[in-house]
Amino acid sequence: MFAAENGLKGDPRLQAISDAIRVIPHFPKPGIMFQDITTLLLNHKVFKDTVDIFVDRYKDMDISVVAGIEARGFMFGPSIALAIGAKFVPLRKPGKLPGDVISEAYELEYGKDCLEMHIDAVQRGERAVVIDDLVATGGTLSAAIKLLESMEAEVVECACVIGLPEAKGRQSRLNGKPLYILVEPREFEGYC
Ligand SMILES: O=P(O)(O)OC[C@H]1O[C@H](OP(=O)(O)OP(=O)(O)O)[C@H](O)[C@@H]1O
Ligand SMILES: Nc1ncnc2[nH]cnc12
Repeated sequence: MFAAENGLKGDPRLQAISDAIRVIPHFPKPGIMFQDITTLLLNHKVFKDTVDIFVDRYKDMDISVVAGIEARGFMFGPSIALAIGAKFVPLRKPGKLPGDVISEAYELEYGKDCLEMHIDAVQRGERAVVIDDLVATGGTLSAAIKLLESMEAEVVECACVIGLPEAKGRQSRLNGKPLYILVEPREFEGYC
């Protein structure tokens, strides 16, 4: 892996983050290079460095909402929210949230999926960042942006640990929202 364009060129934490991500070939199906962040979570220093990079970026940006995408965005989002003094809003797969929800369907390479958010989780005008472990096509982040914007929250940025670089066109799917990523694998194939 190598560092993405994130203003952190030469920062040794990025190499350590790259090194801590295990790549498992042919999961969940043949030909896919699965980027496994669970190994990063096992290393306290690297896990903390990852969270700290996001915290340093967002702590003075008047962010009141950190929205995390199920499931792997839940592994980073709450720590970031606590550190910057924001609330954490889970964006979940369908049928998991018990209150009144809004839903946003999105396209995967083969089929569709959907994200849901509680309608009372964010208020009009709140400033939000969306957190996930990885962006491939950008379809998941795009659905997250639409959910927040439909409640009139302002999405300041989307942030992921990993960006799959071959996913051309993902920026256009994000409706002009900035995307902040820490590392990009040299070789990959997304499966969404
Ligand atoms: O940019 P995209 O093409 O939309 O793909 C990225 C999404 O795919 C993965 O989640 P997945 O849907 O596999 O769900 P999981 O976290 O529950 O495993 C990943 O954690 C992102 O949420
Ligand atoms: N290659 C990949 N590794 C992990 N998660 C993914 N989501 C989409 N593509 C992925």
